[in-house]
Amino acid sequence: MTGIKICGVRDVATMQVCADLHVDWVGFVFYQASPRYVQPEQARVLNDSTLSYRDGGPERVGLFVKADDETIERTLQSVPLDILQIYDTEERATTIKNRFGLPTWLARGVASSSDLPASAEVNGYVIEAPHKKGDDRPGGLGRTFDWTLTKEWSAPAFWMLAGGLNPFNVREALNASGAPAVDVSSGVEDSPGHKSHDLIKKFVEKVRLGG
Ligand SMILES: O=C(O)c1ccccc1NCC(=O)[C@H](O)[C@H](O)COP(=O)(O)O
Repeated sequence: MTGIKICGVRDVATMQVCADLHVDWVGFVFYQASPRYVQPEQARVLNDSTLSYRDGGPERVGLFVKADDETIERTLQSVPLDILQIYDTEERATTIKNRFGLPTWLARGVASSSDLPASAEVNGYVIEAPHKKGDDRPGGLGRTFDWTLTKEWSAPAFWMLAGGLNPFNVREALNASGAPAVDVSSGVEDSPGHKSHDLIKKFVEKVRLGG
């Protein structure tokens, strides 16, 4: 079954919707410049509001942008995360994986097939649209890229497709890319940082039923 990650969750009701729909992962954005930023203490409240992964809830993914060890350490002291999603170099992501002993995904902006990783030191990749000069953050921008680039790619690790997905294009994206999992944030919002439960349900339905 295609994996589903709902990223940028900030409120208990949305956590519950994600848990009720049995999505695989929810993402907490620990990047202050983001409209989806959550403080670690807030994330703790969200975490405590639904079943943990061990008890059948979604896995909790923490997003970190060029974060130092101390920031990640402090966050993990507040909220137990299952997976780290890193916006930095492959080398730094590998160091983080080894330092914290948690499954670690690296976000990779892809403009051409040469940007796709051929070997992996991390546990997975979030394959996204490339960043542009002037972007105030490296993800959650609702920007798509050429989905066919991944179709013939021999992925060296688990990966998911991200960037500009929504309930109306996700089927086409899955068909074109061959992705085993999808990640969505702004495409299931009715304003920046505010998740629409209706759009989340539609997104999950489209991924699972193909309709
Ligand atoms: O969501 C943000 O504001 C954000 C800020 C900094 C780093 C990553 C961020 N989001 C990442 C994601 O939500 C997803 O991994 C992905 O980029 C999909 O976003 P979207 O195009 O909005 O669906």
